[in-house]
Parts: sequence; structure tokens; C-alpha cells
Amino acid sequence: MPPDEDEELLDATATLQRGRAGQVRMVLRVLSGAEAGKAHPLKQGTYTVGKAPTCDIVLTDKAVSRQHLKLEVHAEHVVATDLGSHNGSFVEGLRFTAMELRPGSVITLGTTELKLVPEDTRERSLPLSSRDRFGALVGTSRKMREAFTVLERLAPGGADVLIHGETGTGKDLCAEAIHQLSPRAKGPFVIVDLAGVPSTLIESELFGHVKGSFTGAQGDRAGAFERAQNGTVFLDEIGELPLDLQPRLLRVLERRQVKRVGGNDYFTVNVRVVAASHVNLEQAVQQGKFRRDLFHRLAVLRVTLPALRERPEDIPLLIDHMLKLMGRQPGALSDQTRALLMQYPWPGNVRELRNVVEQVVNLGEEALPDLEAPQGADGRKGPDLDLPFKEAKEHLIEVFERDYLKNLIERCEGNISRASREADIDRVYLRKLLRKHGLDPSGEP
Ligand SMILES: Nc1ncnc2c1ncn2[C@@H]1O[C@H](COP(=O)(O)OP(=O)(O)OP(=O)(O)O)[C@@H](O)[C@H]1O
Repeated sequence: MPPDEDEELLDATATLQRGRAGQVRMVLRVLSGAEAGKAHPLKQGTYTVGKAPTCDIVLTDKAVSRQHLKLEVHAEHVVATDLGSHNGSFVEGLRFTAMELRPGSVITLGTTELKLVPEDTRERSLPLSSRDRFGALVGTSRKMREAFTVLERLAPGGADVLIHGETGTGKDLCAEAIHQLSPRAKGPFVIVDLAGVPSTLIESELFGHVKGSFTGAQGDRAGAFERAQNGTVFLDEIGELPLDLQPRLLRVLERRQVKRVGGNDYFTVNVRVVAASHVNLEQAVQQGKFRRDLFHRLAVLRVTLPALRERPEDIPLLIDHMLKLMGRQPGALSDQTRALLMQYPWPGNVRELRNVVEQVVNLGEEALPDLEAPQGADGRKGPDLDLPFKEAKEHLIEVFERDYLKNLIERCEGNISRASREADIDRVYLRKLLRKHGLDPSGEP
């Protein structure tokens, strides 16, 4: 398991505390070498890195000098200075004497790789967001509210973001929301779907080209990074980026400099990069399909959008949201249809749910496709088809009612009046239903 995923310990040893002011904003993670997995919190101030036990960050790596590197930690950046080391200090394969580092930079000293990351952004340690939407994404499940917490925190900043999620989980909507809720909202939002561009044209699409640089290049053209100046570039399906272009993207991420295909000059661009992938990029790295350094650089901030089968309690809210977008009332779908939609594991996620809801709303409930109800990932069974029809149907409705009410009451924090308004159910009837399922927050029998 890579150190990023590890239950890494924040190594807040006493040596790091002296003479440093303020909050920990960044962390230096050791990715490889004897100390792999350790994470050193950095406060504003100066740190030395090397083999000598007197260094603030000690690396027991034979190829590291006793006093190898100095790190000056500022509020938003870190300046790294090589202290005349024997084997040198490197970023992105280039040796440096002094260099300004951004979060995500990976420094190599001897055989040890160190990654600078913002303060702990692990989702599991974050509190749950109280919101039920983020941009155009909706959800009240614990998993979605965890994702919203991460998004609320990362959107206003400038760091690059990697979104992971199966197809149809809302990655596009998520990227757009990050842009809209950032100080770059007034700037352009440029989308490049790397799965949709022929591989021979990806380079020009991203970086632009000069006239005559290849057959068909009839004029100069700015690439996505240039077009997104002062805005955001969304690189969808980043796992499709050919290996030979990956170092070029890495350079843009590290230095914000772009050279058009066939051009000689580098342009400096001010862009935020949001990338998305439905494939597991860590696995792609292990299979040699994706560069490790690019992955680490992209994965500075990560957000995962959960599959719909992991959060069936979001289905009623999503259905209501979709009906609203289609200008329909919640009653446009019968309880029976809703119950069926709750049971299905949705391999195509929210997109597939939207398509089915659209189909049923436009063509009538007879048009409901044959949604088999295999056992869900959470172990919930579909309707028992061996029971008499009436009994099977009643059972299904019971399950739906319970799921719907549980979600409703959680969303409304136990407030019956609010729940009755939101669900458009009479208050007395709602209480009766809640009591029937043992969900009445007042606990009255
Ligand atoms: N949480 C959500 N709330 C509301 N609508 C959603 C949500 N997630 C997805 N959708 C709907 O599903 C559709 C597909 O979402 P989107 O295109 O963002 O998914 P994606 O993960 O980018 O898929 P792909 O990997 O296939 O590109 C959206 O148009 C939207 O209607």
C-alpha cells in the first residue's frame, strides 16, 4: 500500500516544535526510503533535512548528506535550498540549488522521495457537512456529506484537485462546482475530455500548436491551458493521457509553463487544474500506465464521489431533484416505482437513474425498464419473488417507506414539521408512518 494510503503517523516530534510559529499548514510526507510513511508537519519557520541526528527531519539514507537541504516554510509556499549536498536535490528530475515548492511537489534526496502536501486532507478525519448540495450535486448520505466537506474546503483555494468516481457519479458536475465556488469563477472553465480526443490530437488540444507544425495545423491555435488563463482547466479521464505526454503535463503543473506544438517559446499560464478519472490511478501507476510523479502531483487534493449503490438513501432525494428539474411534482412517480428504483444497484450510477426517471416520466410507468433487483452491495435483497404477489408488493413498499422516512428524518434533523413540508405529507400521517417503523424522533409510542 503506498504511504499516502497508509495510516500514517503525524510525526510531531519535539525537535519540530522549536522556534516555529502559527498553525501547521503543510506536511512533508516521506514516500520512499527507510522512513517511508512518516509525515512531518511544517509550521512557518526553517527546517533542516539530512542524515545528521541534529537535523529537524532526519533521513537515514546513505545517499543523503548530513546537512542536505534547508526548507523555509512560509504561509503558502516553501523555499527549498540545497546545502551543498554531495548527491544533489531534485524536483521533477531536475537538480536545483534553490527552488520555490508548491503543495504536491515531490523532492528527491538520495533515494528518498518527499512530498509536500497541504495539512491533512484525508476525508475520514473530516466532520460531516451540513449541506445537502454542492453546486449541482445533491445528496444527504454520510458519504456525500463527507465529500461535500472536502469540497467546501478545497474549492476556495487554488490547489489542483483530482476527482475519482465511477462513471455517472457526477465528476463533471463536481469539477464545475469547484470552479464556480472558487475565486476563479469569473474566469473560463475549459473542459478537455481526454477519452474523446483522438490520441494524435491530445497534445495540440492541451498545449496548442503553431501553423504548419503538423498536417492540418493551418493556423496558430492556443491550447486548453492558454484558453483557461485565470480560470480552470478540467481534464476529464486523465488516465487516458498517453505516457509520452505525461512529462509535459507534469511540467505545466510544476511550473505553469506551456509550449505550443512546433513552437519555441514557453507561455506562463495562471490556471487551476482539476482532473478526473473513473479508473484507479494508483493501480495504473503500478501497471506502468501512469507516471508516479504525475500521479503524486495531481493527487495533492483528492475527492472521491461514491457509487450510488453505496448510498441508496440518496435515491429519493435524487428522484425529487430530477423531477423538479423536469418541472414535475414528486407525485409524478408512484410509490411502487420509487420502491423499485430504491432496490436497483445502478451500475451507471446517477446518470442511469436520471435516464430511467426521464423515461418513466415521459412515457409512463409501463416504460419502466426491467430493473432486476440483484442483491445490493450492502447485502439488501430485492423483492422476494416466491411470495404471493400482494405480500411481495407490500414487503417492497415497507422497505421503501422505511428507507425514505429514515433519510427524511435524518435530513430534517428530527423536525417533524419540516419533514412534513419537505415530503409533502400530512403531519399526522407522517407521525403515524414514523411510529409504524419505530422512527418517531420524539420516541412516543
Ligand atoms: N450528486 C448528483 N446530484 C444530482 N445530479 C447528479 C449527481 N451526480 C450525477 N448527477 C447527474 O448525472 C449526470 C452524469 O453526471 P456527470 O456527467 O457529472 O458524471 P461523470 O462522473 O462525469 O460521468 P463520466 O465518468 O461518464 O463522465 C449529470 O448530468 C447529472 O444529471
